Amino acid sequence: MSSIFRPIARVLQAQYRRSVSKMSTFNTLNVTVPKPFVYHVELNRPEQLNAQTVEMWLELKNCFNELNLDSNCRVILLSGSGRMFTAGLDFKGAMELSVEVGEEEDVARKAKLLRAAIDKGQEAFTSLEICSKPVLAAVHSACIGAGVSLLTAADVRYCTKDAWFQVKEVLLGMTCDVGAVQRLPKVVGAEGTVREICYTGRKVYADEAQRIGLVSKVFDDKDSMMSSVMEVAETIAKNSPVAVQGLKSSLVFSRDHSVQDGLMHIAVHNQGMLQSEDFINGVTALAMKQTDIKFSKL
Ligand SMILES: CCC/C=C/C=C/C(=O)SCCNC(=O)CCNC(=O)[C@H](O)C(C)(C)COP(=O)(O)OP(=O)(O)OC[C@H]1O[C@@H](n2cnc3c(N)ncnc32)[C@H](O)[C@@H]1OP(=O)(O)O
Repeated sequence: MSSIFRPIARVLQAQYRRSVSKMSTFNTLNVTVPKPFVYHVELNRPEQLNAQTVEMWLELKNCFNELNLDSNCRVILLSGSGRMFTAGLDFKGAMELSVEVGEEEDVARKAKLLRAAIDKGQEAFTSLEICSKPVLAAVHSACIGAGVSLLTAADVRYCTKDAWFQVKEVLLGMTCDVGAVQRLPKVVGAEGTVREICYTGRKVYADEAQRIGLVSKVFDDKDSMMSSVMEVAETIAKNSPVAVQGLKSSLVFSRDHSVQDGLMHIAVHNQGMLQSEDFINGVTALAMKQTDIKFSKL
């Protein structure tokens, strides 16, 4: 870079750092901004193989709610630190909850405690879907139990060739209750395959995960996965945030409604959003054969 521009670049970088430094910090998550408009959320309990505690669920919910409102964020990468994506529900936390439940005499009080924990898990994973920014999940090694529920709430999934997935709850004597049963059939489509995976609790390895559509692409290792997923994220981040967030809202709504309802939803959305400067600038750039449009924050 020419020396004339260096001071300007420094000021811009400082402004950029200041504008992204408002994000909360978390005990169980590591949140960074590797590229402009690209946020990286890492599950960060590596010693426990990113096993999920109630604290992690609360932090996931708070994190994705914050990112939803953060105009510096246009796309989110989700991965796990250490040697595994996630080992699912934290068994120490689960045992503590059983003790707490055991201390209550009455069935209604016991149920209330259990319901609160289930709700926290469900809300944590649903926050990825409520978040208007696309979430790209990158799985290495294992994704077990509650991990699959988390994963199916992401927009796009990738994995390494050594990855495996397991809806393991049935092997623990419980019905999976935090999202995989509801979302996996919508992600994979093949209902019989999903039921077999859930009823048996068997492992699904990377090649099958790709074949059934659980992941979009399989990579040789974590490094190559992260750099490719980062490229996808950067491409999304360059697009109009009005258009991308409208797409997510329409895709999620249309998945759960009839075609006619989905069409009505996007018509109402776009009667407003086609008045946005993003559309005007996009069409003008197209007419003038300009390719590099910079869209304002949203
Ligand atoms: C209201 C609740 C709704 C939600 C329900 C959700 C249910 C589920 O998620 S079901 C799935 C539960 N998870 C499991 O069954 C996985 C248990 N872990 C394993 O099978 C193995 O650890 C694994 C195959 C993942 C890895 O094996 P490896 O030999 O490579 O490592 P380990 O020596 O076993 O583990 C290393 C340290 O990590 C700790 N750890 C592993 N899993 C968990 C976990 N789920 N919760 C808490 N901690 C976990 C393990 O204890 C080791 O720690 P340390 O002994 O201190 O070194």
